[in-house]
Amino acid sequence: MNEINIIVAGPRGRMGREAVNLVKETPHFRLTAVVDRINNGKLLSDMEGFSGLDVPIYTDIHECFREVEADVLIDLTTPDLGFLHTKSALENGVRPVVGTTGFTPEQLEELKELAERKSLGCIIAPNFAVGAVLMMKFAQTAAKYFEDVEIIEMHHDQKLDAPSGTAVKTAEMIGVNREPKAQGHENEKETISGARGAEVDGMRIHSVRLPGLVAHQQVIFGSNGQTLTIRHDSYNRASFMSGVKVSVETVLQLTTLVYGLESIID
Ligand SMILES: NC(=O)C1=CN([C@@H]2O[C@H](COP(=O)(O)OP(=O)(O)OC[C@H]3O[C@@H](n4cnc5c(N)ncnc54)[C@H](O)[C@@H]3O)[C@@H](O)[C@H]2O)C=CC1
Ligand SMILES: O=C(O)C1=N[C@H](C(=O)O)C[C@H](O)C1
Repeated sequence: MNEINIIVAGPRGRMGREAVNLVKETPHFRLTAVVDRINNGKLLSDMEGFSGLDVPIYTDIHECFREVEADVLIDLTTPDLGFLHTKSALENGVRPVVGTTGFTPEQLEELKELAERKSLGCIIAPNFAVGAVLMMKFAQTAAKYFEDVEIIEMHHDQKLDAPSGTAVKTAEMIGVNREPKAQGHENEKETISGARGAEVDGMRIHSVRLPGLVAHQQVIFGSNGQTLTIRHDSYNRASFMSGVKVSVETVLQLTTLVYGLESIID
């Protein structure tokens, strides 16, 4: 297999550290640089926990793309930055694999248009864990049989976006097989604002944030006399890495933007 040159943005984050490790441990992956918010001009190996990784750190992604050869950018940063990084990668002929969540539909559309204009692959995956992708697919199928559904996503308390990217994507996939429907009692009233969660086409999304959690979601369907619960748990960030690896390998074959891994792991 040909060597794939990779830049990782957000290398010191919870996911970024795992991604750097994945690149290091994969024989045909080569880390060529990292993009961080501090330590411009230093080497990654100068940072604690990255010994042997003598690649440059850039705080300016444009400069990084000008100076460093790369096939793929892996972005695991924050919603605002992730969008700018993805755009910049496409403009510089580098294929993005993006795990960062919290993009708006308009941002996704803009990136899709840009990827198509440049004929470049781009993968934006709200969740790289294979079990989570299956949970979303199963929920989409279940929605053919149940019209009432609520999503409860549970994450660590350092998460910036709510609802999670996975919950938003799950609602979107359920929406393929479910007509919009107001759920609950027609006279329902919240006595404390937010009690019924966020609303997408009448279905509800509840976001739990607690220390101790990693990434968890249950999708609960209900109908007369029965419920169906589909649940996925990530207990560590390594659970996402096989999806990152497949995405890096696949994005090189694509000429458009793919949002979600469900079509890739089919
Ligand atoms: N798609 C998936 O399977 C998963 C996606 N995520 C998403 O990945 C993103 C990162 O999550 P975590 O690693 O938990 O967050 P984190 O807060 O641990 O890491 C974010 C990193 O971004 C870095 N950053 C901030 N400003 C920067 C800048 N100017 N340039 C470069 N880097 C900068 C921070 O220094 C930090 O290292 C989030 O959007 C999260 O929702 C998280 C887990 C799985
Ligand atoms: O921030 C996280 O941790 C996670 N973010 C992604 C999301 O928003 O769905 C994926 C996973 O749930 C972990």
